[in-house]
Amino acid sequence: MNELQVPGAAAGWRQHHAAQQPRYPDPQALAAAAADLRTRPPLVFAGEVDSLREKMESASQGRAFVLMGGDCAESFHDNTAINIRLKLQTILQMAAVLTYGASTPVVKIGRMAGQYAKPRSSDTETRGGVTLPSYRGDSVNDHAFTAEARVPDPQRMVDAYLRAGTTLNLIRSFTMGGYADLREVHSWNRGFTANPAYKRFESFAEEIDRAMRFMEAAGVDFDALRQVDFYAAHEALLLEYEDAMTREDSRSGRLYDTSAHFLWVGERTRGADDAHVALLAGVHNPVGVKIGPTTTRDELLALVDRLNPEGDPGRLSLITRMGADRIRDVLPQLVEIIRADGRPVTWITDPMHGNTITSDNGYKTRRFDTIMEEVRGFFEVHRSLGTVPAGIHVELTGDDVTEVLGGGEHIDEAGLARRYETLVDPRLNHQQSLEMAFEVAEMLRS
Ligand SMILES: O=C[C@H](O)[C@H](O)COP(=O)(O)O
Ligand SMILES: C=C(OP(=O)(O)O)C(=O)O
Ligand SMILES: [Mn+2]
Repeated sequence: MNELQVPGAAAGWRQHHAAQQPRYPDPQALAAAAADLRTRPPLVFAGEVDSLREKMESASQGRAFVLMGGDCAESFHDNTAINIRLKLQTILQMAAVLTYGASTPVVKIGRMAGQYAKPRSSDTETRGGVTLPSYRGDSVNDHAFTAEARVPDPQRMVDAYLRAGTTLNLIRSFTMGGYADLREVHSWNRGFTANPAYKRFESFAEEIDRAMRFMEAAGVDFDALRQVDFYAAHEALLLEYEDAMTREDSRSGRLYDTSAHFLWVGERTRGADDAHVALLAGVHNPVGVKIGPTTTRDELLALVDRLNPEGDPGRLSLITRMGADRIRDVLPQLVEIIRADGRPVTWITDPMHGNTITSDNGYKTRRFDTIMEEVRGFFEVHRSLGTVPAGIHVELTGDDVTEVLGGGEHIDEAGLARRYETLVDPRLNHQQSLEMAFEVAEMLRS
């Protein structure tokens, strides 16, 4: 890996329309930042990427379940040990519960270590009569509402790379060094269910307890379970960044986007003839596409043609974000189209992005119950069609923020003001994330 660096490796994308890209004032500064990135070591190794691809294949067949979660937008400011640890802890706790519910391994993937670029609905933001360019993620510009902060700075791509590297390093240290010990993770979950607000999950947690005691009695080597695989994913939005991180694997000669194990294309940039799809078509990573309720048959099949023409299992995930009120109407047709086509996909639900609302007091938020309703619809549709609901993709944080309404803590509109910290979309907090995991585990079991 990395001996042979290919400038503009999957460069075919440059001939295609590129949506949602920053307009850098200084093209030379952009070229310099991209050139700098090309000399930097890859963040992930192709062998790890291949192993994730195999796991995505297992998930597509019901032999594993995917849990993908993390911030809507990671920030440089929150690139701290405590923040990374709490997010990892939350995902590990969710994974333990889901593993029990699914009776299969859970593929753990963080929207972490690179989720720094954001597509926006509007190019500008207006506050108090002042209009400025929108915030597009810390790898592009600064969130502060000043003209200077909002100018895209290509050097931020290098900063994002360095922070992604330190995040991955800490994740690897934790997950290889014993922090993911199943006994420990289970004891954290016991702490969660001890809270009267989550009493309804107590008997489920007791079942897991019994299973743990059985494993112990049967002589399972828990020490051998102290290390877990944890993968990194982000939206492949910033084309210059992803291009600069694309390298040829010296073993196979294949191209990999080495900025993360898994990359996805968002709902706003998923045009089959557009640059983002062209970029991901050129790399061997497992990839995803977000699809919303307006997705047509032709769009869907064109995406499969571009991203998985040979129908390789594990290569392509379709991440559906339909909205709780539409999923039962819209998803069945799309599943049928894919089934008739025959090329396999891994179906994942994103129950967040189709369910965003503005509260009366002006916060961009989501309701916990609506989010869960979309997950329920996702399971119902796949179960009724005999296809596999292979995973969930959620926006979450390990912190005690108040961004999503409802859940066991009954966060209400006034409560949103208490700790609303997200830079873009509202995230489940630690407790809401666990609550979701227990509910999804029950769906998986039934
Ligand atoms: O995370 C997804 C999108 O970037 C986000 O929902 C866009 O938000 P906006 O509609 O506020 O631009
Ligand atoms: C931009 C996102 O989602 P979507 O493309 O589905 O709107 C996201 O996952 O943050
Ligand atoms: Mn988001």
